[in-house]
Amino acid sequence: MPNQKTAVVLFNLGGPDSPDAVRPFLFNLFNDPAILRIPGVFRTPLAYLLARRRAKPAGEIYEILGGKSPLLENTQAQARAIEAALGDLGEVKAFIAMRYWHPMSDETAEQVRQFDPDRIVLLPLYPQFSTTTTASSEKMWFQAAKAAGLDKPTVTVCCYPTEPGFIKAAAGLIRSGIEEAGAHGKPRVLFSSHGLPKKVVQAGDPYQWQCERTAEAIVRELNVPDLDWVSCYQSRVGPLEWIGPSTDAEIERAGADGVPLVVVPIAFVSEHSETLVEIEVEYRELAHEKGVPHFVRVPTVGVEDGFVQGLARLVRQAVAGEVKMCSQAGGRICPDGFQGCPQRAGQASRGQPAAAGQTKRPLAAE
Ligand SMILES: C=CC1=C(C)c2cc3[nH]c(cc4nc(cc5[nH]c(cc1n2)c(C)c5CCC(=O)O)C(CCC(=O)O)=C4C)c(C)c3C=C
Ligand SMILES: [Fe+2]
Ligand SMILES: [Fe+2]
Repeated sequence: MPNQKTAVVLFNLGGPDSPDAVRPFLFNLFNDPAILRIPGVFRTPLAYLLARRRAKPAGEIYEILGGKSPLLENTQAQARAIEAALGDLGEVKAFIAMRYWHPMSDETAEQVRQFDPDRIVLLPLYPQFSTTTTASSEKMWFQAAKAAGLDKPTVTVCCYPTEPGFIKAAAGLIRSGIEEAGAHGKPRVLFSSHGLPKKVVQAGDPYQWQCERTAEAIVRELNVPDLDWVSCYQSRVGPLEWIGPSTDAEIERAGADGVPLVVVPIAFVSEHSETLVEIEVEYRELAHEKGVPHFVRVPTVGVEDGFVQGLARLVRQAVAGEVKMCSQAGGRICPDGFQGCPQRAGQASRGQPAAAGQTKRPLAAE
């Protein structure tokens, strides 16, 4: 099929591109029914109020980054790397559809229509599936594609929490962090993912379960005897109870235990406010305050060759129909029929997420 034209659409969250964009970006985020799960008549005014309240602290975060999020530039670099890795597929163009800031699905669907591909692969830059991220982006994409009159065979990669290229790339980056921290004592590795409200997971979202599979797969790949590690969750916002343990509680515990820390973001695949400010600035400061002897932030996989080759493999499998469909109706594919996929979310995640403090479990055979 090398003479076919393939559009790969990368899903990501988006981030403000100027100080003035912070509030409307936050409004779009809080007005997403996948994020704020209340009827639209209440959600929209509440989203307005929440965006107004959050604009100041969020603006201060983006100020540290020069007034904007670097997420788009980093996602563009990934798009170019994926195109380069898929030269064997014929004409391939990678597009970006952000959920909460530009370029959003409607703009991207119009660009894809002009490209006139034979097929479209929707590829989330979220290794772990969540109703708040991948499903929300997918829903928005299909609405926008319909409005743009874009009607081409389309398949979505649902998730890839243990994709070998992703896992090897992450492990490679972590090894030097462990070595650096090891000069200051026996290090503890914190696999830190973006958190979710507990009720989202209780409703069947497989995200937490998949984050834990990612952490376990990296630990297995690292193969460090007696490695001290924990899976934990950052970025809590709002009054609801979120899944735990929280990354800040784990930093405090490391201070009390006097162990150096290696903090690894596993649900983000490029740098942005959550890694460059929350981990690098805020958690580093907290670690210092709490007496953690040394703090290492491991970078995200970004355009690491192993990760990009892994994404390219997922696209090849998707176009070749070589992967099991996890949802025939949605046309969504699940690499290797991954157990935590949304189709099986009810069985896979309910009852399975670890309670706080119990996230380090024996490695389960998959
Ligand atoms: C794995 C990825 C993400 C999940 C799951 C997720 C859920 C989620 N997020 C919020 C609220 C906010 N998130 C914000 C920033 C942000 N979130 C993600 C990823 C996930 N979010 C990323 C990559 C970013 C950074 C964007 C950038 O800087 O470019 C923000 C804005 C920043 C801030 O005010 O702290 C909010 C708010 C909720 C409520 C939620 C699940 C319900
Ligand atoms: Fe978020
Ligand atoms: Fe799946």
